[in-house]
Amino acid sequence: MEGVGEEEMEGVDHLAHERNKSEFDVDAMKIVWAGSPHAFDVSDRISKLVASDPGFRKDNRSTLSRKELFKNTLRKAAYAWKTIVDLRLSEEEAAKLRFYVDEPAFTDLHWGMFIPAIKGQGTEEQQQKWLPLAYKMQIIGCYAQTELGHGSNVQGLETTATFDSQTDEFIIHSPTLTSSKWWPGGLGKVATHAIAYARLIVGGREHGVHGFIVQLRSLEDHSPLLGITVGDIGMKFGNGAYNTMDNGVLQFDHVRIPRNQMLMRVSQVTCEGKYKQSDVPRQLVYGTMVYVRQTIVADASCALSRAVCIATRYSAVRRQFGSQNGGPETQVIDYKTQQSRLFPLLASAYAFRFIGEWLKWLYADVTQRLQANDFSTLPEAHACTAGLKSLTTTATADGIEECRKLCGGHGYLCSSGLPELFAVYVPACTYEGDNTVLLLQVARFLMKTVSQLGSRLSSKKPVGTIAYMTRVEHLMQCRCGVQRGFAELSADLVEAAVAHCQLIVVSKFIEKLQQEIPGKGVKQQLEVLCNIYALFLLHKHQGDFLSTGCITPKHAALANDELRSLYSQVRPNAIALVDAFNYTDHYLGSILGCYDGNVYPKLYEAAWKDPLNESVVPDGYHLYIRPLLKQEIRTARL
Ligand SMILES: CCCCCCCCCC/C=C\CCCCCC(=O)SCCNC(=O)CCNC(=O)[C@H](O)C(C)(C)COP(=O)(O)OP(=O)(O)OC[C@H]1O[C@@H](n2cnc3c(N)ncnc32)[C@H](O)[C@@H]1OP(=O)(O)O
Ligand SMILES: Cc1cc2nc3c(=O)[nH]c(=O)nc-3n(C[C@H](O)[C@H](O)[C@H](O)COP(=O)(O)OP(=O)(O)OC[C@H]3O[C@@H](n4cnc5c(N)ncnc54)[C@H](O)[C@@H]3O)c2cc1C
Repeated sequence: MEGVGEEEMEGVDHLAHERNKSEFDVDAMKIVWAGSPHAFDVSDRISKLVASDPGFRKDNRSTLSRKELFKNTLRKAAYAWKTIVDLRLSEEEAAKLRFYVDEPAFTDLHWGMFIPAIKGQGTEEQQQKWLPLAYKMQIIGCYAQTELGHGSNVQGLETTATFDSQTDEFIIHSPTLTSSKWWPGGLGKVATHAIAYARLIVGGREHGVHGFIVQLRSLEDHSPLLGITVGDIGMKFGNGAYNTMDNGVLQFDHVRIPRNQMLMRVSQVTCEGKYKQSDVPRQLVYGTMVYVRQTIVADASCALSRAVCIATRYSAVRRQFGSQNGGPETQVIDYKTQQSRLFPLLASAYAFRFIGEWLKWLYADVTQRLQANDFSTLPEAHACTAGLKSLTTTATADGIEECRKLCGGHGYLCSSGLPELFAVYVPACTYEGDNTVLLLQVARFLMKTVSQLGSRLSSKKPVGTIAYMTRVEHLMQCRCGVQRGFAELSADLVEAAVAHCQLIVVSKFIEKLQQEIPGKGVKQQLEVLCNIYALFLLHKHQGDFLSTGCITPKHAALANDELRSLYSQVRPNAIALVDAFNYTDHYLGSILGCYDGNVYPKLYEAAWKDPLNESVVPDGYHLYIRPLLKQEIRTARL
């Protein structure tokens, strides 16, 4: 091309020199990241299918109005469903396709909460009736728990479900403004049914919050049914972002549903109006939240790895200062400050991947035990899912923002993909349980555990985590030893809860490395990342560790020296470590993170596509600017 230097030519891999530095088998690492050869095959195939189909285009989202954006999301969801049906995709492939479409939509809650709630809290009969309809998307569901006045405090929900033994029905009602359902995704404009959580009243007696299947809209013309007032709650954070989702408001005005639409696996109401509590913990009503929290941990590794991939590739492309005798300037990835900010996030992405794998196993294990009426691990499963959801989403949201800053000014462009990623991701710190509220649950679990086991919380941890374990015990002893109430000490106890969750992440990373991990240099790279994750946290929280006495100031200094050495070991492998995520340019949605590193021509080209550049003289010039310039000040017509 005329006047285009080698460094700007399309089709050239501008990161080839970085990829050639790799000291490990990237293809083998791709398998480790995916979880198995099969998982990699599905993920690779489906991500390329989505990337190659113009029907899944997403680069124009930031220029659409809310209504255009939402209608486009409906189109994509319908197109995705048609693709799934036409190609006869499996449930696993279909889930991957929805993931790579990468757009918050009603389908997330239909598949991610409505169906799991029926599977987890419905009787066999109820599952047989409702699941086939839901799997075929002949009904579209949402999870309507949160209300205008209550979200964290589930037992404070006000919606009522009053049993009418005359008609064998429940009357679902919103008695107050604050009892309006508020926030449920998919509720505002699309869902035909909801799992609605309400206070069960039988024979004038209250029995706490239970789940009910309620039809909201006609399956003929989609109009709200009698007694149902439903709509969208309005624009949310960011422009495109989560505004593809119709988070809704819903009021019930004495809506009648058949008795068999109360989810009755945990508790039952007989036609005679007798309330029966199965001999299972009432907390099983919360089971769907446990399930979603463990999926959110896996989501965190995806979101953080996307941001780290963008920031790492761009840090290798970007050069700033340091030119010697007219030679090339320094790659910013070579600056120690850039490495000390970026590489702990790279290590965290891998750490969260592996803790997500473990949590998926833990959830499957507790689910299997529940089926055998073994509730012994339910408290730990709740504490782990709550705590790890809190830890990983906070770290990921902060990490995405740090990746934006690592990309300098260009990180603030929508075309970097980072502002949208942050805006879509950051509610994860709130939904499925406010992160502080969830840490308080962990703190409560730790208090109970300490009081039952004495000081030692658990001896089942790998040797390398002694310092981490001692830190948790020390933090708990400092708090439990003080004769003040839980509420008074809650801020300190939350810190102990975070420390406990960090201990779990570090120990599961170490356990992962004790497994057989094939591929040249792969295990060695993961060991480096594990050490970075553990030593970075030790450095960040060294006050805690020093106060336990199990490390000295000299140890802390040595740990910091070791971190610098580990960053130098990662440096030649950084691009290969993010290539191992195997993200397509379509999924990354980022010019800064594009695979070939040919950033500047793409940035320049993208700028001219902005609607503002459709004319060289902007609308409004003649009305507002020209008079200014010509000092013909007059009252501008609004
Ligand atoms: C690239 C981008 C990727 C990112 C993804 C983007 C895609 C976008 C789409 C995303 C799709 C889906 C995600 C969004 C969906 C979000 C959906 C929601 O938000 S649904 C609503 C969620 N709401 C909550 O989480 C509410 C939080 N509150 C609670 O869970 C409870 O109120 C409480 C636990 C805080 C308190 O419970 P309560 O019963 O009031 O009282 P106690 O604390 O005394 O607990 C009693 C007892 O029960 C135990 N317990 C509590 N919870 C559980 C549980 N879940 N499982 C098991 N046991 C539980 C607790 O430990 C106590 O035990 P004791 O032995 O008595 O101590
Ligand atoms: C994008 C998005 C999607 C959502 N989707 C759904 C959905 O599909 N279905 C659904 O049912 N809900 C949904 N929600 C609602 C979500 O689950 C709630 O917002 C969440 O559970 C937090 O509850 P809250 O809003 O009442 O926060 P609050 O509890 O009011 O939190 C406000 C502040 O009070 C603090 N706080 C509250 N209680 C305590 C305490 N005991 N001790 C110390 N501090 C406390 C919190 O830490 C926080 O700082 C969604 C929310 C968002 C943002």
